[in-house]
Amino acid sequence: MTQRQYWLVVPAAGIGQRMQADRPKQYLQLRQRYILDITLSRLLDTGLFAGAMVPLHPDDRWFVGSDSASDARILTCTGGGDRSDSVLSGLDALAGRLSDDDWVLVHDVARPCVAAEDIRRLIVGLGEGDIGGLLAAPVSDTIKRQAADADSVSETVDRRALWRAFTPQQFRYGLLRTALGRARDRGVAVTDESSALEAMGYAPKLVRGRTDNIKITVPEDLPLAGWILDQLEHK
Ligand SMILES: Nc1ccn([C@@H]2O[C@H](COP(=O)(O)OP(=O)(O)OP(=O)(O)O)[C@@H](O)[C@H]2O)c(=O)n1
Ligand SMILES: C[C@](O)(CO)[C@H](O)COP(=O)(O)O
Repeated sequence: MTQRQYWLVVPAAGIGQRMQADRPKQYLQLRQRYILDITLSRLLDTGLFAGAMVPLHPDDRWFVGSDSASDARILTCTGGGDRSDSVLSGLDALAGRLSDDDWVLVHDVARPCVAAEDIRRLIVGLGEGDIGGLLAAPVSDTIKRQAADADSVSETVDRRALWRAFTPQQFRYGLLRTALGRARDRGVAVTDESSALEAMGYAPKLVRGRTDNIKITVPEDLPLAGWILDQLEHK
C-alpha cells in the first residue's frame, strides 16, 4: 500500500484586527517567542509531517526575523484576502509536492496550544477510507439566539447536536483544493475547511478535541494561552 504524506498548511496572513495590537497577533510574544514560532514548532515537533506551508500577508515584515524563517521544513507563500483564500494559496503553492490522496492538516497560526495527543487522535481517528474531518468539541454553554433588536433574546437554541469547530482540520489534498476552489468561484463564504467540503455534500468526521486548543482572538486570550502552554509543558 502507498504510504501517504502528511503536510501542514498554517494560515498566517491575518491582521489580528480584534486583538488591537501594534502588529498581527501571530507576532506577539508568549514566553519570549512569537506565537507563530510556538505554533509551528508544536506541530512539527510531533515528527508526523513532511513539511509546512505558511501563507503570509503580502506586507508581512516580521516573518523574516522569526525562528521559523531558518527552519528548512517551513515554506511560505502569499496569503489572500480572507482565511479560505490564504489556505487555497497554500494548497496551490504545494502543487507538484503532493499527490491528490496525500493528507493536509490545516491549522490556524493563532492556536498555539494545540496538543500532540489531539493531532494523533485526529490522524488515527480518520481512517484511510475517510474523506477527512476536524477536531471539535460539543457546545457546553446554554446558547441564545439574539432578537432582531440585537439586544435581547429571541430563543434558547437546542445545543444537543452543536459542536465547536477547532483546527487542525484534515482532508485529502486534491479534494480540499477542489472544494475551496469551488467555494471561491461560487462566492460561498467558508470560515473553515469542513464548510467547503460540506458545501459539496460531504459529511466530515467530528473528532473530539481538547477545549484548551483556543484561538487567540482578543487581548484577554493572550495570558490564558500562556497559562495553558505552561500546563501542557509541565504535564
Ligand atoms: N486573510 C487571512 C485571514 C486570516 N488568516 C488566518 O486565519 C486564522 C484564523 O483567523 P483569525 O483568528 O480571524 O485571525 P485574524 O484574521 O488575524 O484576526 P481578526 O479576524 O481579528 O482580524 C489565523 O491564523 C489568521 O492568520 C489568514 O491566513 N488570512
Ligand atoms: C477555522 C476556525 O478556527 C474554526 O473555529 C474558525 O472558523 C476561524 O474563524 P475566523 O472567522 O477566521 O475567526
